[in-house]
Amino acid sequence: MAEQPTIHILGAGALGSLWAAQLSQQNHVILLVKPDTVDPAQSYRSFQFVDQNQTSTVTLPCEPSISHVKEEHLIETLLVFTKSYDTLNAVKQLAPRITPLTRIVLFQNGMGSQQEVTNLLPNNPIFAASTTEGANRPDKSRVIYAGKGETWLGSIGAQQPECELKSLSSLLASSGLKLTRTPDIWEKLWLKLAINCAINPYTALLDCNNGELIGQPLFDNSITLLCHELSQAMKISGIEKTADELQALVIDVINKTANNVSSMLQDVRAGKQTEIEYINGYIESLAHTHELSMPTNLWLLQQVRARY
Ligand SMILES: NC(=O)C1=CN([C@@H]2O[C@H](COP(=O)(O)OP(=O)(O)OC[C@H]3O[C@@H](n4cnc5c(N)ncnc54)[C@H](OP(=O)(O)O)[C@@H]3O)[C@@H](O)[C@H]2O)C=CC1
Ligand SMILES: CC(C)(CO)C(=O)C(=O)O
Repeated sequence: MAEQPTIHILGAGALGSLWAAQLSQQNHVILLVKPDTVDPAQSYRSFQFVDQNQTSTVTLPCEPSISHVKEEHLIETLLVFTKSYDTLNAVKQLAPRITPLTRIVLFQNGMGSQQEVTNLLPNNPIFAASTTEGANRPDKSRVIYAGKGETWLGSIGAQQPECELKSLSSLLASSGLKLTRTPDIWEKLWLKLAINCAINPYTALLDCNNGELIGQPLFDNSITLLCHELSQAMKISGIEKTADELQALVIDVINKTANNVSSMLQDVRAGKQTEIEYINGYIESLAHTHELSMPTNLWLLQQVRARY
């Protein structure tokens, strides 16, 4: 029988555990977890995986996510599910186990962490994924697969032959999760970024579900201005979307996710750090670099920074 491929998962939180549970049905999956959470006497980790139809117990081998050991224990495929602000450091800590052939897939929302990792490892095959899958982790022992979605995968690192992306996508598709290859993953990441810029900070400031934004004066009076700024930021990055197109997209996502508590509001409610610096913060840094003024985005960024 052919040997199963080994996949290392860095960041066994909500989304990482969902992919780990799904991929482990056909692959050898190893969780890389913070060293202070690894029990030397217990190199396995279990969690309850609650999917739409059933609850199962998933038990997977785990290793500390920091390494000083070269040569042995090299990583072939690394899927990264840390929050955007933790990603660069988490990948750096694994450096001794990463070779120029290690392929790395980044699942972070927002923008900036992808560039940080490609700058760190300019010669590696690096890929980004943009996903609408939904998972949450109410406590350390339970992962809820909250909403089925779709994932797009594309190359962002050193130029790769098409067969590399094909082979990686068939490996990830063995999870059973819906996966589509795209030659233009940056555009997908940018559209998701624009949506997150135009929904997440408002929900955090107004403490409401996505669907409750429409009709609130703060949102209604500033969303058009914000979409103009986002359209300008996208243009600088080579992506043409008019402000009207962006606003229509934002309203459509709000309507389709009306009952959602946005990831930023979930973080605020849980007292966790938000990803604001990689969402509206990324737009502000782009505006700063190009000496442009994007006052609506800046105001949202400053308000979220000041309050949380
Ligand atoms: N959840 C979802 O449905 C979706 C999430 N995303 C994106 O995916 C990313 C992950 O989100 P999510 O899973 O919700 O976040 P979580 O906070 O649930 O998971 C992140 C995990 O990374 C771990 N971590 C941080 N640093 C390290 C490290 N150095 N070594 C090992 N583990 C580390 C954290 O550990 P600890 O808990 O100990 O801090 C945590 O378990 C985010 O960028 C998010 O925006 C995108 C779409 C959907
Ligand atoms: C699309 C949206 C806004 C859905 O809640 C999201 O991605 C998030 O909450 O981060």
